[in-house]
Amino acid sequence: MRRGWPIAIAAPGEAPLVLLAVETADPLRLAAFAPEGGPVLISSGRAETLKLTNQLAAADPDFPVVVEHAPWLDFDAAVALADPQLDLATPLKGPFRTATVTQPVASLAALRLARIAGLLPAFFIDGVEPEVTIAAAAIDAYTAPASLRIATRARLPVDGAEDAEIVAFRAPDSGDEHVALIVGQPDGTPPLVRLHSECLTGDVLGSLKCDCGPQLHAAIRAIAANGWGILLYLRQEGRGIGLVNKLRAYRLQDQGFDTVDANTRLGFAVDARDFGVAARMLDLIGQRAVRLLTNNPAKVAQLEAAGTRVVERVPHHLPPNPHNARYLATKRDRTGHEF
Ligand SMILES: Nc1nc2c(ncn2[C@@H]2O[C@H](COP(=O)(O)OP(=O)(O)OP(=O)(O)O)[C@@H](O)[C@H]2O)c(=O)[nH]1
Ligand SMILES: [Zn+2]
Repeated sequence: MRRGWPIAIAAPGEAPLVLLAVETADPLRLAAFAPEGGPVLISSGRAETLKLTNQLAAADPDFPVVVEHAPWLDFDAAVALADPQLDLATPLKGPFRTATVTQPVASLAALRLARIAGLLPAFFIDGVEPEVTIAAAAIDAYTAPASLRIATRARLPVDGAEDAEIVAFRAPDSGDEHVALIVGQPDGTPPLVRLHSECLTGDVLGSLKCDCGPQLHAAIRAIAANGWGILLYLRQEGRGIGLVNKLRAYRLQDQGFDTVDANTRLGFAVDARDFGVAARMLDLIGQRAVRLLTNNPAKVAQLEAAGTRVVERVPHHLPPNPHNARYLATKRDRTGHEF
């Protein structure tokens, strides 16, 4: 999909869903895929912005929506349909009409695959049968693979914790290379654990738009002060939508939308992370019970659901700055964070 090649997704009881990602297509690829053009699959979040949800039978916010082919739905119109960043600049054509989603399982898997690939969730569908077919079940199994293994481990003294070891994880069916930093030595007590989701802008560039950088460094210091514990650095950039899509969300935030609405308008869940992978990593390190540094009850619930006992939630709140005050207030008011 990232190379602009068509793929098919197969689900039991459904005809294979043939797809070409709008973001990596171009007029020539579209002409080869569907010479007459074709329908476009988008997320219901995007459909809502386009005022298409009143045409839908089910008002399920995560449900995929098929926009029927129309004479004006050419490549450029499909790009405008897919990308909310263009909404201000491109007065949308239309009216668009929705069509029945005939392959619901594969369509849902397609939207997940776009998220995993870091692409906008929008596809031309019903083109010529491609060479590559993927099972919908394989897409669902991607984020917390049972096949995750420890790949290697080494000593890694870090600022704030000189006695530390880094453990790297890999799975044959996932490209994400998660790591754990084990600080200090196990002493028989449940480790103080922080699940940190990758944030290039905050962790590396010192962005003031979020609280990730200060949370990362404070977590290492808190774990060192506790005597021992584990920082899991999870490769879930942008709450699971990838760096480019997060920066698209930032661009929408520049237009006034908050962190929740920006994700939804792009066609993603507000939080697309799966913390099952964290439970699997802790299991591989030999820890089944933890004290968790977080303000996010969803992290506690997902770890527990995946089999890690959370014996205590330890708040992990840092002072706001003028740039992230609204972001933190949105976390408190709209995503259930406890401050
Ligand atoms: N999509 C999106 N992701 C963001 C935005 N701001 C920060 N992030 C991502 O959010 C994640 C940070 O979440 P965490 O600090 O791990 O977790 P949390 O859900 O805030 O919960 P805590 O444990 O209480 O900190 C990182 O992956 C960031 O890249 C945003 O505006 N949009
Ligand atoms: Zn951040």
